[in-house]
Amino acid sequence: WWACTWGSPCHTRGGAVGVSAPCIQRGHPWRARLEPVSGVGGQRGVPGVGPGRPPTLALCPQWPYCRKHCSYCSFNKYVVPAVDEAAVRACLVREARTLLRLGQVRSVTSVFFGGGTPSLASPQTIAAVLEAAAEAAHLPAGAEVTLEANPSSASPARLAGFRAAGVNRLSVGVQSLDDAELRLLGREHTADEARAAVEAARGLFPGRTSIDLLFGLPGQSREAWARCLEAALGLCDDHLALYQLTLERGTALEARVRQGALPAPPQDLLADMYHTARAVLAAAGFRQYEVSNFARKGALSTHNLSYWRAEQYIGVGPGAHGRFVPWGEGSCQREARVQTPDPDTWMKEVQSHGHGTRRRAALSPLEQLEELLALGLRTDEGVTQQRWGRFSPQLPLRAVFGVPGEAMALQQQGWLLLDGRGLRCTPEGLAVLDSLLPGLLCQLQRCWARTAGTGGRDTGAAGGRGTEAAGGQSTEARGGRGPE
Ligand SMILES: C[S@@+](CC[C@H](N)C(=O)[O-])C[C@H]1O[C@@H](n2cnc3c(N)ncnc32)[C@H](O)[C@@H]1O
Ligand code: SF4
Repeated sequence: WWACTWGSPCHTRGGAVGVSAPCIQRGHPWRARLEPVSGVGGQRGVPGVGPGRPPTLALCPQWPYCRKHCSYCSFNKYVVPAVDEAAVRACLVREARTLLRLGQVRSVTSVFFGGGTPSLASPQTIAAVLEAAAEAAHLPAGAEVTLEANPSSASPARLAGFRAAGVNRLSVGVQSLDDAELRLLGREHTADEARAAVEAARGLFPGRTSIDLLFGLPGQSREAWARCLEAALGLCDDHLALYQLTLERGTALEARVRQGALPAPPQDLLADMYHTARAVLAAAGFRQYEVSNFARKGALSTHNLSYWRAEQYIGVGPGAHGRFVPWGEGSCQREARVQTPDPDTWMKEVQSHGHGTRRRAALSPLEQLEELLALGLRTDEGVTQQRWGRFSPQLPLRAVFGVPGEAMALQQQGWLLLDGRGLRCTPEGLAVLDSLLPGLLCQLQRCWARTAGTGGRDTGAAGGRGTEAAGGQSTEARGGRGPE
């Protein structure tokens, strides 16, 4: 298996709610069992109790609208004739307040406006959400605030408006620098327009402009990808995200490939493209700090790192995903949450209840460790001893992976390292992470079952309470909407 290069957890996609199996191949956030939220106005304002530091977390507001459907995209996005922006803005603000209060959040560490196409929102809307975050919790002056921008809605004037609103980092969806490829992808912009958008972004957000590129397009040759990379290197700032195109069922591009109108990219070519990119970017001074993310001069995205480090985050807006402890309900257990995907329904729910949480599931300690492992191994730092210890104070990393089993075999084969820093992939292992994870997860589950079989005596972790990670035992969702 090839490592899925698409690992941005907050990116929500149509039909993704309630998937029961972990999405290993995509490297998406763990999709735990998500039970529908039943009833309305159930549990009311129980003051926050339980252990733990005052929560700091990341905020992920979603703008679900786009101007056009790209041929490859299965995100949760909507193309509508008109958007009632004032109403959407009011709902984003209200839901952000509700969920920040529910999480008893003291400080927002970073904000990432995703979508859809958030650069279609007005700077006024972006400012309103940031103000709500700053009022409901502290938003430090230096906190990373990123906005995803489509080159079609990234004029210098708009970008300046976003900067004035509080955005300090841009992620520009360039995708390709070849007009024929952009047409194949159904993009609205040309390569020249993408270049102009990146140049404008770099002028306004120097050192803090990232670009997204896709590779593995049907019919794309190794040489065409190498040309694209070279052009991108001449254009980019200090951060790039390279995503291998996933042919998503239900998209126009996937249909054309399935029907034989376009060729499916061969696996060995995809592998070759990925290795080429890694080598080219390394030579240009970029550090591959995650399967698909590259930075130089320390320009790593702290927001994205917070997903891969399994920190808490709140998703706001249609289809947004979150992982946080609803301390405000008296809980001390981390939950996976998904907001209602359809914007109109979501707005009605927010207007009636203060938030549009569609599904929620308490994550068991084992599920949290699985998530920590699958996400942490995507980064070059891996799962550190310290972080593992926070989630699993009584069952050390070495007790799980330092004993004969899959992890040891993978170390001997040169894919994995376990040392005083923690567990991480070698550069070779990072490229094939998806093939390593199933064995590692099995080893974790076996170890967990064994130690749980002792009644938690050896580990304490199976039944342990007291941290957000090891705070509960049930995977059942509780009914009832949280307090507004
Ligand atoms: C929400 S989109 C970006 C923002 C904006 N809507 C745009 O398209 O410019 C986030 C990123 O996901 C990536 N993406 C979307 N669909 C993908 C797919 N099927 N396979 C791989 N990457 C994908 C694209 O690179 C895109 O820039
Ligand atoms: S603009 Fe972005 S979110 Fe919208 S359809 Fe295209 S890739 Fe998807």
